[in-house]
Amino acid sequence: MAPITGQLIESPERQRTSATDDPVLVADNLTRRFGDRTVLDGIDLTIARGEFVALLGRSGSGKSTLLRAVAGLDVGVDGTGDLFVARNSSVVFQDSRLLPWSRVLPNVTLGLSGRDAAAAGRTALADVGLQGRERAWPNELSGGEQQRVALARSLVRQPELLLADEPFGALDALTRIRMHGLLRELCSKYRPGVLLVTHDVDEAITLADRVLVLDEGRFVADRSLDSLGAHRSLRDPEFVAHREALLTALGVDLTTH
Ligand SMILES: Nc1ncnc2c1ncn2[C@@H]1O[C@H](COP(=O)(O)OP(=O)(O)OP(=O)(O)O)[C@@H](O)[C@H]1O
Repeated sequence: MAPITGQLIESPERQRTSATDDPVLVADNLTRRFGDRTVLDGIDLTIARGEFVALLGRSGSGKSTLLRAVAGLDVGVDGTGDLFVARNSSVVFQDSRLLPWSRVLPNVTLGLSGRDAAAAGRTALADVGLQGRERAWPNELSGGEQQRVALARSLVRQPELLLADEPFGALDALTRIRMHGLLRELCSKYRPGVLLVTHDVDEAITLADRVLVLDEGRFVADRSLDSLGAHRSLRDPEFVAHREALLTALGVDLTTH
């Protein structure tokens, strides 16, 4: 198979034969190598519209490599495999990556054209609780507020697929909990498929429909969380059971914790 390096390949045929009715991401036998190190070793992954998938893995296990491949951001990286990625996809990173010389609203509507862009931007800012901050400069906002602007910037495009690489990793615990609630609300409103890379097992179980664990270039766990329902409690015995299973898949020795 010819190497592909971050291309977004649209394949109607794959869409018809996929396991889900409305896939927004299909990776088939995806490999990525850095030198002689194989970081992704034949990854198969399908995410449907509206499905929230969290990706866990030890540091260096290849989570960001997978997300960057899906986002088409790994140009020049050696690898093979097929990727179908919905045309309308957005990426959110750990840092907000706002343009410092641009006010909040133009940051959100960056790249959008048409008369409705500003109105859509205002709606997205209201969605993330930043109504009235349209004319603020990024450096006038807290870290959590900047991440909310980044979320608004992603969602204003109504993406079919949202790719998020530790979007809450740099936030304090309280802000992170608030952001979890916000992201759940936004996902039920906009219904993108989501691939969330995180280190935080509880964050994964709180937010996702399905949690994957990546190790040595392959998925070593793929857990559906459907049985937990919409309102999740860290103390629910079923939540605790998922946490233990995922920590075990991550190689954590639970007898010492
Ligand atoms: N551009 C690159 N050149 C060489 N090696 C790379 C490059 N990018 C990533 N790697 C290596 O690939 C492996 C996987 O990196 P990746 O960033 O995907 O891991 P990760 O699971 O996201 O880690 P973390 O949780 O620490 O962010 C690491 O060993 C890393 O050093």
